[in-house]
Amino acid sequence: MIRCEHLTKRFGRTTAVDDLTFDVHPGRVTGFLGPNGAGKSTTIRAVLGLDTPDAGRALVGGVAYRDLQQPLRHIGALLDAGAVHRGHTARAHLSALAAAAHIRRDRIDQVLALVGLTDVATRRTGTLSLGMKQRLGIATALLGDPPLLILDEPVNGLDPEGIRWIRTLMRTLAAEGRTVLVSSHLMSEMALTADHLLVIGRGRLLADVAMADFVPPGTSLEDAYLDLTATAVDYRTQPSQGTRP
Ligand SMILES: Nc1ncnc2c1ncn2[C@@H]1O[C@H](COP(=O)(O)OP(=O)(O)OP(=O)(O)O)[C@@H](O)[C@H]1O
Repeated sequence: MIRCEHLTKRFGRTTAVDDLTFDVHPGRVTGFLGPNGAGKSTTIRAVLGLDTPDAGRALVGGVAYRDLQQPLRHIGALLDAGAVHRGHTARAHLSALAAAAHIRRDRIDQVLALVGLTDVATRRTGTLSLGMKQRLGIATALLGDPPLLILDEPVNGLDPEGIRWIRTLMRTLAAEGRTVLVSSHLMSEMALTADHLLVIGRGRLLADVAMADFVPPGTSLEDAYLDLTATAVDYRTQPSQGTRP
């Protein structure tokens, strides 16, 4: 389980995450939603020990991330798929991480096959397409076979086959009893993937609800989400008037 208790993070005068308390339970896909700037990435970074909270705490399986002995075996994360050494091959990237975490080398071939990258494993990551890098990021998250997974915009750059594949993968991982937290702005995709939703706005929790309870029959997730977050954004776009003067 992933737990945030009164998590608060400020950047100067901006309160990015404001007294946020929630649990992410195993055995289901939990969608993490919120408008741009709502605090999703900051929350995820706090869970992963990349940002230090100003108040409250984030726990991974009951302990703070920094206290995990072998983090990759406890929690896998896809944050920025582009954050890999461009000169390393996909296999070398995974090998370095596996060696550091004392993960068996045969796991590298397993995760490469799982994400469909076996045939490009010897290519330098700088030559991989956005979707291939995304798949490599997912392979990295799965390397330690962790019970907890956080995927930030996992369908970014994936083609239709890839989108269906990641959807099925997330549902399979949850069915295996893992905890899966996924952030996305793609409501149609989230509606197909998530069992449960956490919605935040301006750093605060707006909803912690089962998908079935959030979206009444005959309505859409997009409608329910936009209704809920309408007053929780710091910006407004104008209806399009066209571009001609
Ligand atoms: N390192 C930082 N320094 C200053 N402000 C930051 C920093 N990181 C985030 N913020 C601010 O904190 C708030 C929350 O940002 P965050 O990236 O967590 O939102 P988000 O929900 O992930 O947004 P998006 O959907 O656009 O990715 C924003 O106002 C953002 O500008």
